[in-house]
Amino acid sequence: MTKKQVNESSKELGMDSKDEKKGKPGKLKISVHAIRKGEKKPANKKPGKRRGNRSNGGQGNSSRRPAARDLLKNLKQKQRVEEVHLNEQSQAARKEYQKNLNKPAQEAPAAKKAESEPAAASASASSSKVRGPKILKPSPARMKQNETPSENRSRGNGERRHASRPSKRPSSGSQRPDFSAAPMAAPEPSKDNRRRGGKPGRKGQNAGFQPDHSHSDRAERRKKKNNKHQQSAQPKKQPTQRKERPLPESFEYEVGMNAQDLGKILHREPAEIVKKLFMLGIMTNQNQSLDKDTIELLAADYGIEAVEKVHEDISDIDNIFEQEMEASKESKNQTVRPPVVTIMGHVDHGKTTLLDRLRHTRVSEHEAGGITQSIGAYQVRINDRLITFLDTPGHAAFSSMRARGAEITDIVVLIVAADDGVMPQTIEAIDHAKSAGVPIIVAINKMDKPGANPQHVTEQLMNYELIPEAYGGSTIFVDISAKTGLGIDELLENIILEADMLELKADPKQKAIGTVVEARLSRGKGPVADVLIQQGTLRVGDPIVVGDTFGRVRTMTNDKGRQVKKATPAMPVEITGLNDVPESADKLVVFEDEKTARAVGEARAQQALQKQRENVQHVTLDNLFDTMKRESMKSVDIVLKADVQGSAEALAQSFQKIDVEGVRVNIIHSGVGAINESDVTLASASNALIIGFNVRPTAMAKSQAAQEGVDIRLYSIIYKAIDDVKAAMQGMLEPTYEEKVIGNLTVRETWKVSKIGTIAGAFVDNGYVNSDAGIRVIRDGVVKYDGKVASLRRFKDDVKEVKAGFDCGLTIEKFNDIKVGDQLEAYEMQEVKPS
Ligand SMILES: Nc1nc2c(ncn2[C@@H]2O[C@H](COP(=O)(O)OP(=O)(O)OP(=O)(O)O)[C@@H](O)[C@H]2O)c(=O)[nH]1
Repeated sequence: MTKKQVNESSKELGMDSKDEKKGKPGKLKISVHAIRKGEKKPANKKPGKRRGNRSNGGQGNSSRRPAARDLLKNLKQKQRVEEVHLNEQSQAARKEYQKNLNKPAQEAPAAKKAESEPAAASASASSSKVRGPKILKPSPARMKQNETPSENRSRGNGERRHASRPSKRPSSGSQRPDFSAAPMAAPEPSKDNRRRGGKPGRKGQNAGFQPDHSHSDRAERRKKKNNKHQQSAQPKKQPTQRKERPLPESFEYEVGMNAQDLGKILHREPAEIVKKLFMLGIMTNQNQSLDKDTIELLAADYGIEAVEKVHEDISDIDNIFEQEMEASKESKNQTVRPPVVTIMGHVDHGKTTLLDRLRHTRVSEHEAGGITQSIGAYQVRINDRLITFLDTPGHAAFSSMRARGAEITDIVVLIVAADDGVMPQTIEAIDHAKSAGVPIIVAINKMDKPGANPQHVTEQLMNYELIPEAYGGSTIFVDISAKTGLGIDELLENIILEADMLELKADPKQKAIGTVVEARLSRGKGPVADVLIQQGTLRVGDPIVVGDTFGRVRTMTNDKGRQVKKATPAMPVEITGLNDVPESADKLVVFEDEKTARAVGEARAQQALQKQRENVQHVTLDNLFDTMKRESMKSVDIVLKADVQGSAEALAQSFQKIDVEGVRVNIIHSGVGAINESDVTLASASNALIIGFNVRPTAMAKSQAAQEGVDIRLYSIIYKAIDDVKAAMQGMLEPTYEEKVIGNLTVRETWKVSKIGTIAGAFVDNGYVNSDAGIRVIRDGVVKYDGKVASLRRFKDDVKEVKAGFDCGLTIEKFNDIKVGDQLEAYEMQEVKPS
């Protein structure tokens, strides 16, 4: 504060400058405070400069303020007039707009900004953004944020700044260009103002009220601010608009989300969510995790749909397989692929002969030097088209693949011997193909035979809705001889025809997927899988997961025994490089990298093991009878281990003599020595019991058996083992009990009580005694009595149990001849497995 200011202020407060000069600090203090209070910090750190701008010929504050107020008042009156005018205009425009919704609101007395904005601002947007100062709800938070000291002042002066006052908006050359870009509340879009809103005083205060600024100066600064605002107005409006965003029609949630998370998704304040839940009877806070029901209840209350987020499980390769299958349907890279054919029919009707003929004639002839090898499937070429035949004939293979979710067959060739006609398995084959929805081509075989009667076969098949085209149906019938080769080409051509009708296509460019046709463990190659590629192209080196196994394609061999680098759709290949042998019908999926493939494969193997443990309830002697009944067992499988060969043989013979209602014992393995892990694995895989005679399981075998639920029974008496198994098969196996001494007591006192008998006051020396225990009275080393505890007390209370180191009072059922010094032995009968 300058000396001059102090003087001025002192005058204002009636102080003499002399006082100041005299250096009366108390008075000076008061006056400074008063000045500050009165001026609202008129003095800055560089008051000279400021004052130079503000003051008018060195006038004091007291004389400046009324002039500033007048100026402000005038300005505000002007504003109000403008506001009223503009309000009318905007009302008119709104009406106009309502009339013609399709026209952009050009007629509106638009502010420059509105005009410059693309009329694209959609109808609603234009009404809300351009002339919509009213759309923003005046929430306390926003009001606070928007408040500037100047607003405070105006309110303090009894003026109400109305949110909808349009006067602030227009920029039509008004003296208040700064408000034009911020229709609702001038300070809102300005970064500076927002900051000031939070910190009154300092800059904010000065900026909010600077009565002595020259008009042009202020206009200049606000113009600048306005320009600045115009550049950044839109993005900065975003936070305030959040509350106005409508609820989504549906939303995805995860269980465990809290009100804050949901608030973000639903464009609502977390507090509102908490309140809503409260109204629904759920007490929660913003951070508390919500369960599925609560979230769905909330969604229902809002009238919107809640969809739980599905987490994709990459170990679910069946799902990946399906996704790839679906993806191929949409793919533009689809190309025609060879059909996959299964040959089905009754026994001896010629399936194998046909497959052999196709393989040898078609493969060996056309693929020079090709050595056909059995890889579960092979391809045959006809007229430059390929057909893939699955090498496993019969509906059992077809259906077992299907049962395991592998539907790889496109066409079934139903083979019927012309000299035999429709037989039971022919009908079964028809049913299997039909239930799979696979088209059938009928091949009437053995046409070379003298007794061949294709007409009869056709008539029979017509009873099963297989009507040849000649009779108005759509089933292809071909007369063949698998033996002579008659009609084979015609059959192949018809398969191609059928395939064309089916429009079989695949995308060779997508990620490869396939199905295992057969798998085995090869001595030289390790695990080997014959795979039929269904989509994409499998390449050597690809990281793969096959069923519960994983690896990297090390080698690929085609049906001609040649090493290939890649396999395209419908091509069967033998692959090596897996860590284990998969099962037929297992799916093959290619992964991005070996690490992921390994992780997925291991996870799947773990899951499979777990599932196996959960599902497979191994047969035990205890559940044998029930299992036999439930599963209609024809035999009880036993793994037998004994100390010597002789015992093993004797036991085996005795076991094999057991016959309970036609069910017999089947010794699947017998041997000498301890029960080892291999015995447990065998028993586990075959759902067998293990009987050990004078032998024990190894520690590893014991824990494996416990893990896999394999029942190991140990005996040292042959007939006991035989009896147990027999009894178990008859459902009569009684649980065996063993006595276990639980405590020893010494009688220290006795009381004779009429109606009760003799009460023994005894001390528990070790263990414990309980009210259900058996009790033995031992006198001079001789058991005098063996009975049960009748009552057990401590002091006057009946108790369940008394432990070592305590006295108790007990009576013995039907025995009163208890004497001081008697030893009491408490025991229990515990169920034990025979050992
Ligand atoms: N004459 C003649 N005999 C045939 C023809 N096709 C197969 N056979 C004979 O019929 C018998 C059975 O043939 P397979 O090919 O083994 O029949 P399948 O249907 O595979 O029989 P299963 O494997 O037992 O289901 C064999 O002796 C064949 O030689 C044929 O077209 N003509």
